[in-house]
This record gives sequence, C-alpha cells and structure tokens, in this order.
Amino acid sequence: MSYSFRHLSSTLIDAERLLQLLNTNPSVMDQENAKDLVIKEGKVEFQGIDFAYDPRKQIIKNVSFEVDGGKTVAFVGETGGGKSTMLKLLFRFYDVTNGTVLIDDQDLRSVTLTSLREAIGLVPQDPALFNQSIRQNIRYAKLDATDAEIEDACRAAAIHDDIVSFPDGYNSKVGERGVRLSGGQLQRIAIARVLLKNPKIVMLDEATSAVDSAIEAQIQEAFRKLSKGRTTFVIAHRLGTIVEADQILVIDKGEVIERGTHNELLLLGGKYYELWTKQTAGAPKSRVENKEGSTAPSANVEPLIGSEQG
Ligand SMILES: Nc1ncnc2c1ncn2[C@@H]1O[C@H](COP(=O)(O)OP(=O)(O)OP(=O)(O)O)[C@@H](O)[C@H]1O
Repeated sequence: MSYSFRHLSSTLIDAERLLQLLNTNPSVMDQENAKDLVIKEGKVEFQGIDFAYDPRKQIIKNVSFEVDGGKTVAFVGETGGGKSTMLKLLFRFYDVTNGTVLIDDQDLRSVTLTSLREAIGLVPQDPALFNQSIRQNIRYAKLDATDAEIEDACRAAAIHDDIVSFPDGYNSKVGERGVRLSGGQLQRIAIARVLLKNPKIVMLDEATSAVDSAIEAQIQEAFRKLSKGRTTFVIAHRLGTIVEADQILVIDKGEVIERGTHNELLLLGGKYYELWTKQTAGAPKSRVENKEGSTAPSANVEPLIGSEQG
C-alpha cells in the first residue's frame, strides 16, 4: 500500500514536472526577490501591453483592460488575432515587451511563477490525459485530494455518471488500452481538475469543434459552476455561450477593436455584430429588437456564463 502510494505520487509529480517543462520558456524566470502572489479578490489588469514572439512581428498592440474579481471577460475575434496569446501572458509563459500585467495590483514579473500558476486554472481546448486511471488523472490537480473530493469535483463537472458507467469506474485507464473519452468528456474532466485545484482565476479555451447540443449544455453547466465567484476568462468560438459575460473584448490583429457587453456590441453594429450575424445565419432563431428598432439575430444557445455569477 505504502509502496503503491509512493509510486503513484512520484508518477504524478513526474507528470506535473513534464507539464511544467512543456510550458516552460527559459527566458521567464523568478526574479531574485520574487514574492509569492497574494490573491485577494482576483482583479486582473492589462496596462498598455505590447508583445511579440519574434521582434520582427508585433502580435499584441497596446492592449489595456481591467477585470474585477469574480467577473467574466470573453475574448472573441478572427483566428490568429491574439486571444490565446493574451492568456499565455497572464500565465506568464512569456514576458510582455511593454506594459504591465497585474493581479490584485501585483506585477506578474515580481511574483514567483509557482504561486502565479497555482492561482490560475486552465480548461484547455484539447485537454491531455496521462496513460493512467481517471482518478489519477484528476488527482494530479491536487495530490493530497481524497477520493471523495475527486468524486465531488466530478459530480459538479457533470462527468461522474459517465465515469461510473465505465467497467472499472474511476480506476479505468485512459488511453490506447483503456477507455476512449470523447472531446466533451475530456473537457469536463479538465473542469473537474480545475474545480479540485480551486484557483481564484480560471480560463476556458472553448473547443472549436462543435459537440452535440446535450453535451454542450453539460459542459456549459459545469463551466458555469466553475466560473462562479472566480475571475473568468473565456476564449469563445460560439458567441451564444458568452452573451452574459460582464465584458467582451473583440480582438483583431492584436488590438482590442471593440469592448462591451453582448447587447452593447450588437447595438454598435461593428465587428461583433458581423461575427454574431455570421454565426447565427441559417440557424432557427428568434429576433431581438434593439433600441433603434432594427433587429439583431439571437442564437438558440444557452449562455455559458450564468447571470447569477460575479
Ligand atoms: N509560439 C509562437 N511563436 C510564434 N508565433 C506565434 C506563437 N503562437 C502564436 N503565434 C502567432 O501569434 C498570432 C496570434 O496567435 P494566437 O494563437 O494568440 O491567436 P488566436 O486569436 O488565439 O487564434 P485562434 O482563434 O486560432 O486560436 C498568430 O499570428 C500566430 O501565428
């Protein structure tokens, strides 16, 4: 028993190290006098941010915004505009070229990377699982989690029933010789991991591939629970999921070209309106009337972000 626990722990720690290595940029290190990040309400600020992966091509141009603790901001825009890059800067996978990124008034460059990454949970588009049991795959978010904590997180992420339906339940191995998980199940497992980690700031990189609408609703419900009371960033591909976000930033060629709530942006009649119209064209829809008396299409999609949060 003690051998197997030790064995398990070291495997998990190796997995964690591997992930860190994959995400490590050698130019980003702790400053000599770095302090641990102190999280209060989870306020995030981007102040005049410029960034380039290669100095010959500027990717992010003078981006500023502020998100209060517990609120939700969504990034939308055409592919390649810089949405993922903004999240990488918040994780400090890279340092900004100009400007400052702050969490609760602390410059990210002045805090330790470990404390920064403990404060943030990511639900990636395509979560990676290790060739281990489902339970181990979730536990790596919190090595000392009890089985009950893991199962609670899975219930909240609406994946528990799927897991117990597998022949070996939580002990089912994933991967080539184990159970095959669908994209929707993987995302809910990733949500369970972040619930277990319990960070103050969460990020969701919404999958681009469309999933069945019942699964989509389950993912959205799980993510709504995750975002409650946490500062939330969403890279949204389906705009119907973010209609209740506190703030939507439209990113184009590295710049914020529009910002506001869903209704404000529809009324503006600019890029967001264009994207929304494109996405909802052809879908059965109702029409909502705007203040000018013209109409804007509305998607038949449940919002990802519940109005109760924040
Ligand atoms: N590691 C990297 N090295 C060099 N260039 C990169 C790197 N990652 C992204 N880019 C470039 O930065 C720009 C912004 O990419 P980013 O992935 O942030 O856009 P995005 O808006 O998230 O796109 P998508 O919706 O397709 O995910 C693109 O031109 C991309 O090619």
